[in-house]
Amino acid sequence: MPLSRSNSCVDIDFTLRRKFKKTSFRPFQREIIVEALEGNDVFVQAATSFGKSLCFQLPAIIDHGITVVVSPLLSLMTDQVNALRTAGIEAGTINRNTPFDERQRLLQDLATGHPLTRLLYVTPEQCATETLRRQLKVVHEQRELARIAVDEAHCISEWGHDFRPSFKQLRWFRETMPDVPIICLTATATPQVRQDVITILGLSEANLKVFTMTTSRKNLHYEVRFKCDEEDHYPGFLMWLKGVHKRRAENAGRRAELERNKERIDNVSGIIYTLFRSDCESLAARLRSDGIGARPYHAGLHNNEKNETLQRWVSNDKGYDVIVATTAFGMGIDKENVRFVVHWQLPKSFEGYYQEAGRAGRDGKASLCIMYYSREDRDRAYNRLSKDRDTSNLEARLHSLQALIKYCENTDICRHKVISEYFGEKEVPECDYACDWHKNLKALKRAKEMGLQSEDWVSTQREMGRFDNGYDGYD
Ligand SMILES: Nc1ncnc2c1ncn2[C@@H]1O[C@H](COP(=O)(O)OP(=O)(O)OP(=O)(O)O)[C@@H](O)[C@H]1O
Repeated sequence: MPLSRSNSCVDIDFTLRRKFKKTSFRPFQREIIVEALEGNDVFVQAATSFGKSLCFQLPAIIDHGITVVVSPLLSLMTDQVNALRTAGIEAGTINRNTPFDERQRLLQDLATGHPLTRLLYVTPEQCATETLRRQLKVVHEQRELARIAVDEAHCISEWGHDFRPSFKQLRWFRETMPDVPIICLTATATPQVRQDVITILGLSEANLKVFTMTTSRKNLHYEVRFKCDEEDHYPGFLMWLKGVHKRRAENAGRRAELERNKERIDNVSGIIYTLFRSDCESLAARLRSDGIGARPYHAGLHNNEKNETLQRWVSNDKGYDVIVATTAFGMGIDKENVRFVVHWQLPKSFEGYYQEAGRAGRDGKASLCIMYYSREDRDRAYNRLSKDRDTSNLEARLHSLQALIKYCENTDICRHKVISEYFGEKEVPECDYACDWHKNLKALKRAKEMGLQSEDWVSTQREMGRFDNGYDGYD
């Protein structure tokens, strides 16, 4: 017998204001929440920073029972659980870092069959354990399992980036408890990935509501800057950043506004992504020696140092304006005033690029996404892929990398259009001079011609085996 949804008529606007302290819904949030409360399966694809979390958190508060949220991101789980608890909502997480006592407390809560916890965040790996499954069955038998929310749902598909085999086992929910509705959410799904997610999770065609919104982020200004191994692109970047500081200082109105808000002129918050830990350290040190408050962040640092860096960056502390990070940083980070995201080298995938660039401008204000691209980096990326011992979904990863390279080499269409086309959108997104193609096509073509090594030069270097050296420490 399906779970009773008698609470669904509760005023969702009231819950939004009372529990989440938000004044209104963003476009489509209400529609998604209503469909979830109706007991339908829901697939949500929406841009980075759209506000996807609210789409499962709010129904979890209104509905009777517990919502299990499956997420691959440990830091995001912790952040969301803390935020929910601060708002007075019973939430918890079971993952490999959960202290023993807390894990026992949560498992015992489940074992009652009538848990007090409203949102339980778990990793897909935990979901596959017998211990958790047994307790979830108990809850289900008591008709207290309200919903399963699968965040970052693209990880289910071998065609998605960040594919995680344990995500596939989430099918267990539909097979074991077919009456429990599932909502899955992602910012990055191509049509193929979307279909995979629906099939693998066993979402029911009849009750499935699909929301695919544009991936477009109008306030993000995309730009590719060309470089080659022969030249150091650091001075150009530093000049740009100092220029931003200078413009803020020289604009009397802006300066007064900053002073009024007790903000620093040089607090231009940003993230620079590098592929290697060693680059993280050296680039942050170089920036510091040039007066920029930059800090490294990568998986090799002590947890205490990472936590302090993150916390001081989020608080806009002096000396913590720019984070130089490997991809270990950023997913799920919700700092609103990130004014720029830079990719120091070509990232591994198109989706990864979009997600990382999406950390910028979450307050809706104009922000810059710079990608530094060289043909040497391109060849190194291919090289790494061909040597990767993990051969799972290789074809998909190659396809994604190729698309990213095409994006970088492209001087023919708007960057926003390239992104939306990649994700299978038909509509052309609005771009109000928010990419280098729209801003100055001639300059873009010239920069590419001047900035990149010719194909001939690169192929000679490749034959000499130059691209294989010195790239250990990949994070
Ligand atoms: N209706 C709303 N009104 C105001 N703020 C909102 C609303 N909905 C969500 N937000 C805020 O928007 C921010 C982004 O939300 P969230 O982290 O859920 O984004 P997301 O869609 O998961 O993005 P990403 O995929 O980039 O992680 C959060 O700070 C959240 O509090």
